[in-house]
Amino acid sequence: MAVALRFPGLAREPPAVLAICAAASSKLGRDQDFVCASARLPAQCWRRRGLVVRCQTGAAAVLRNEEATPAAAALKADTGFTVVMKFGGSSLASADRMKEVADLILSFPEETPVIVLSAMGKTTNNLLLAGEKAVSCGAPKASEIPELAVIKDLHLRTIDELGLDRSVVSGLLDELEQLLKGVAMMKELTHRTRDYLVSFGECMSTRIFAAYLNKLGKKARQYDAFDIGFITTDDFTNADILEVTYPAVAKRLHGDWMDDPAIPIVTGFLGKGCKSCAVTTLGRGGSDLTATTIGKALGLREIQVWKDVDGVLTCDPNIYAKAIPVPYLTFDEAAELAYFGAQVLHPQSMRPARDGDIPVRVKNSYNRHAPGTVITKARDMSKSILTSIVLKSNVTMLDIVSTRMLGQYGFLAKVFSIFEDLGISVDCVATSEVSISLTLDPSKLWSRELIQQELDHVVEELEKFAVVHLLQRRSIISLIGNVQRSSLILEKAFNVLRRKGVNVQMISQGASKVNISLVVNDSEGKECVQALHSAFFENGFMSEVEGADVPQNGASLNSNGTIYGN
Ligand SMILES: Nc1ncnc2c1ncn2[C@@H]1O[C@H](COP(=O)(O)OP(=O)(O)O)[C@@H](O)[C@H]1O
Ligand SMILES: N[C@@H](CC(=O)OP(=O)(O)O)C(=O)O
Repeated sequence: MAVALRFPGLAREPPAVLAICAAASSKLGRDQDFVCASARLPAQCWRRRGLVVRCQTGAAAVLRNEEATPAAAALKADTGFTVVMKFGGSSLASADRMKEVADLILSFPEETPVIVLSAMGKTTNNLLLAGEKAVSCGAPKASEIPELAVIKDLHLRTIDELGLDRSVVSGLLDELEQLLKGVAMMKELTHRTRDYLVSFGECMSTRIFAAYLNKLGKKARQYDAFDIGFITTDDFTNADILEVTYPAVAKRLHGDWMDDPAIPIVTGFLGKGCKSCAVTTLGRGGSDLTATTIGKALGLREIQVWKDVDGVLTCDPNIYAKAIPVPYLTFDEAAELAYFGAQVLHPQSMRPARDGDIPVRVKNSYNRHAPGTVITKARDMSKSILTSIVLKSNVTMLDIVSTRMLGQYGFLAKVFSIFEDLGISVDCVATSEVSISLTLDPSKLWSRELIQQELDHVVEELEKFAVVHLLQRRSIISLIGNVQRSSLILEKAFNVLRRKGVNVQMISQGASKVNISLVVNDSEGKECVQALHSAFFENGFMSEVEGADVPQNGASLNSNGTIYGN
């Protein structure tokens, strides 16, 4: 028999229906058929998401099943996660910070949140360093690696200061030490082992935090993402989340909530390889992606990422302290900004939020009342000129000139097929018929340094039909803004750069509509960003230009209490 679930209003958004069906499926039995009153998705869509759903868009047959309505109402009341709140390492650096974050979460009693946490402070870096040292230190010395001591000390001190039992992490700390001994014995650290190694950071922070919330009387349940359906590719250190993750995570979180409500505390950054079944990681900063994935899976109202800055800023505050918060961004702008090097967001994290059309709010856990940045699908761009300036350093650039005559077809195709064969991605491109300049992604999104050997191989292949100049230590300055006003942006930018005597070596304005990229020497990058920031954001330029939107200019505090803005 099919049970009809009727969710007036709620079922309008497919993710919400998906989440509720997942919940219903775990409550009423996995083989149950469901008929969704107002679902818009065709039946095969539902099946692809792993649910047994018989979908009817005509409501009549469905709504007549009175039996189901009370069950549906109960489910609706029961499955009300509203937001996902992600806290990064900088928000969780100590016991005091954990207390502050718990207080912050409890200050929103109207919300039923899912919490995503990164590792405490610099734990991921320390785990990586410990792993590298283990490779060469010899098994007997593995227990004495200084970074292991730092990790042990931080976590045990935090446990003590929060008044918790050391058993919450002592097993994991022992396991970690054994793992390092294993690495020392094997004298090698594969990408797979590296991922397993760094997973200890998130596994420990979430256990500590869940235990602390429970101690405060707020029922919480810890989850390892790799155990609740975060299924990824097997690209260790930089894995991609697969579609099956969404229904699996929704089903598990909703199912548990209905059996025994408790705030989920989920490890960020981690997943499970689809073939290997081993722990994978989503690339540095990957907890942002965990948060947006959960937001989409559960069809939540909002995704919040809590950092140590007042939102996305007009440039990296480490490059220029006068950076100011950007109040609104589109998913496209945020994705471009992250991809071109702004560390504040993981490059892939906007994808699930954009697919699910769920707003992302970037907030400061050290300054919780600051409005932060709201990222949505669209915003009024009519008054927008420049939003943010991003610097990506240590970029490799290639100038490739065909040795054949003008009119030779297939030149570009040949060039790009070489990059495809070698698995190297290209960032920016500028072309003419017989020449092409391009920049190479130095790290294939964080993980793999493009090593000299690979570069030599690229050049060797290209030299079969072109003259190639390899130009290293370049920087890409990305001007994120309204490309509809590109002439204005470029006029101003080139004015600034000309006055500084900087020669732009390449310019690329793609179809993205939000980004103009300029390539300069690494040695000039920082100064250029500072000068551009002054010109665009500090001298009244935006308000001078008719109708331009002026970003928030109030002074704000970052985590160290430093004032940026004026
Ligand atoms: N455009 C930018 N806006 C805000 N922060 C930026 C920007 N570019 C770089 N950052 C850096 O990103 C940091 C926050 O990102 P991250 O360290 O990943 O936070 P978390 O660990 O809390 O997730 C900030 O402290 C800042 O130094
Ligand atoms: N701990 C991981 C994942 C992460 O997202 O961290 P953070 O949120 O602190 O950037 C890292 O350092 O990469």
